[in-house]
Amino acid sequence: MFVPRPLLRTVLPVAAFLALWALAFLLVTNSYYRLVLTIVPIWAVFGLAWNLLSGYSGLISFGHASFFGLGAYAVALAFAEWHVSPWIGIPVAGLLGCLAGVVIGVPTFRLRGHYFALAMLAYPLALLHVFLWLGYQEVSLPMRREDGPAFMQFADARIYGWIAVALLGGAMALTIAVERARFGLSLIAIKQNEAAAEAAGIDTWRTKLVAIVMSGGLASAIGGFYAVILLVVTPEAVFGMLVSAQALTVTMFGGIATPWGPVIGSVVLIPLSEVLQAELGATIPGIQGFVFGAAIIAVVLVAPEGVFWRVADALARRRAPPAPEASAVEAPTDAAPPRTQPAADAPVILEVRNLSKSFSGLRAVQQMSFAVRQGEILGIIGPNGAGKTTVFNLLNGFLRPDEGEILLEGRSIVGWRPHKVCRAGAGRTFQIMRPFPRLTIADNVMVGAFARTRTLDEARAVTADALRLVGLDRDVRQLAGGLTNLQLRLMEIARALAGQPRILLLDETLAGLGAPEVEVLLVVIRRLAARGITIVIIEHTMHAMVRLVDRFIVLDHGALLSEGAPADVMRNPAVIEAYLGKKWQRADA
Ligand SMILES: Nc1ncnc2c1ncn2[C@@H]1O[C@H](COP(=O)(O)OP(=O)(O)OP(=O)(O)O)[C@@H](O)[C@H]1O
Repeated sequence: MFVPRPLLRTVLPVAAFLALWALAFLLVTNSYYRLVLTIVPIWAVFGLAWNLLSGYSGLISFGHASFFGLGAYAVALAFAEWHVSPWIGIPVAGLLGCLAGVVIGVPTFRLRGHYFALAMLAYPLALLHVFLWLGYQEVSLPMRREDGPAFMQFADARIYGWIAVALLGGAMALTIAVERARFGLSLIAIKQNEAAAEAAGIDTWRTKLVAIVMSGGLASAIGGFYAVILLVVTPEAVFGMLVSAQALTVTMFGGIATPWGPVIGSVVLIPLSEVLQAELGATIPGIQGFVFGAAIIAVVLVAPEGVFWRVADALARRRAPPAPEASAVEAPTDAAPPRTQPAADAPVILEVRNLSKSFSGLRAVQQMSFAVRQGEILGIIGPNGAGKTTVFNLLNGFLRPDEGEILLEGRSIVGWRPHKVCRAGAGRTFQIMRPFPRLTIADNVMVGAFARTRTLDEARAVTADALRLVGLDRDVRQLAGGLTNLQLRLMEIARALAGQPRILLLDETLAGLGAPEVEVLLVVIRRLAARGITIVIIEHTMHAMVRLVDRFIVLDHGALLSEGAPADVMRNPAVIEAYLGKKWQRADA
């Protein structure tokens, strides 16, 4: 279960590393090497800023130089034009970076994958030309000899190094705090499967916005400090391609989605590229770009997730006992508690009126109306392409209907985003399973628990209950990537359950399972119904469905063909013709 490592075990190595780095300034006397020692933490902080957005949420940014450059220019211009000390300028630059996060994030989050990455690339390129056009080809920070320390100017160069180390400590602490909070787990869930995260109740848009705001703020603040070190700011030095590449490379080399990644990457790559630049820069121009290019190729080939994870995985393999073999059927097969069919006058929990949805001329759902009563198990059946999954996508907010009403407990939910529908009490599973493969079973389920819980402890309790209910409470630490089909189906149900739904939409939950596994799932579904959860299930496995559901609705070509008790629907000639086929009629006779 999402139990962060003990705080002391996380913080002690960080504190030890920072102390050693700070100590190095006492031992190194060469001013050039001192400068390199100062620059390493600066790029590490910039990498940590990139990591907060791209490492944890998976939204790869090729344009973090926009934040860095804005911070650098904010500090330099405030100092040069209005005599504002960097002590004030750097926090203000941080705030400016947060604002830039909103301005950049709001339009750019409409794009996904490569399109997002490329759109991010456009911002620093545009800003570079804006600053050139404004005439800020070169902004120098004035020297203040009389009151230097008040303006972050020190005769003792080691002080810059110690400030850089302090900033690195702050950035690592921020990253650790994010990792240990539900916010961090939400970001990782988004990275692994954004649709599943949204359906599990996470407001993915808001979560990503908070991430880019934090990331932008940190990148701008460290850009501001970089200006203090450089003393001269030029557009190419702070908005250039190499700057964005640097954040990305140090993190990808060191390890994404860990506070140590950007630190490892900077400690290895920055001194290497600086020394090569100093020694060979005159004969081989652009040697720094070569070092970063080579680092990226090495990472892709040897350790796609970075050095940290390569070492961590190797150590974990050594230490961990062999993983238990996943058995075919390990969930409970004991009988579900008896349940009585809901009364005919039980309150309606979900009502659909005249629902329609077309995809460029194809009428996937047409004028559909039906209601589900509290405590009912409703089966939705129909031939392939009849519109069953589209109905679910309309119900949980993945699609917006062209016309019609959807009422959940009397409230219209048309136009609501999936996380809101989930929080309102409608959980869902998917036809194609959408686990978060690098999370454990427990963490997969815990993500669902965030929808309606306030504290981590509460979320843990709800998660444990959901896992018990589906019978997965023994396997909680297994990674979802290596589960059997049955375990995956159960885990998906548990994740939906952790959102404490009053109605659960199950999309082909029995698909691809053998007869014994189907029996396990039937027990689990009946158990949920006995708990008072209303179930709507899409399924083709008719022999199981007739034993499970109270009522069927049958869809054909996007329209409602028939509706009623299983025995009646099975005998309906129109249903036999459109879906069941003559074979079923003979078997039934
Ligand atoms: N996003 C989409 N864009 C275009 N067409 C779509 C989209 N989603 C579904 N369709 C089409 O709408 C129709 C209904 O699809 P849907 O997936 O709802 O059927 P289904 O009854 O769930 O089928 P199955 O039993 O095979 O899962 C199909 O013809 C499908 O190709």
